[in-house]
Amino acid sequence: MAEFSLSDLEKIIHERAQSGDPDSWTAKLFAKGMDKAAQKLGEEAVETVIAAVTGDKKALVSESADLIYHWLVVLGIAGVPLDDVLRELEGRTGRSGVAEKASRSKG
Ligand SMILES: N=c1c2ncn([C@@H]3O[C@H](COP(=O)(O)OP(=O)(O)OP(=O)(O)O)[C@@H](O)[C@H]3O)c2ncn1[C@@H]1O[C@H](COP(=O)(O)O)[C@@H](O)[C@H]1O
Repeated sequence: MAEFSLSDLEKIIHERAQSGDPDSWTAKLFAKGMDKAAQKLGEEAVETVIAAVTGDKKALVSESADLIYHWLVVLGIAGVPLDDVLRELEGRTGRSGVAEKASRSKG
């Protein structure tokens, strides 16, 4: 299991957004605003779909990483914390008792 989490990436994105570094893609996207960031998210989603349907696993991993990064940028620009999405997902697992079963199996 990777040590790196979506929460780690969210923190990096927030730091880089405020850095003012002209070489930072994150800072550039935040400066351009939601329309550009959402457009990039859409492009990465399409590229992920293409990788999936063509059976290109290497591209699927790479495009998924691009997709998740741009999704977190869009959440950041919108002012929506990642935790809000995780709570939404957690609430959905609660409907079927899956979350309880998963936490019991962890020990
Ligand atoms: N995970 C990512 C990440 N994934 C993708 N990208 C960038 O997303 C951009 C989009 O790629 P494209 O090829 O679609 O875009 P492009 O053709 O360069 O741009 P356009 O001409 O379409 O506008 C590229 O410049 C990638 O480098 C990312 N940029 C940053 N991160 C993370 O954010 C951190 C901070 O990055 P900076 O803000 O650049 O310092 C990095 O250390 C990483 O952890």
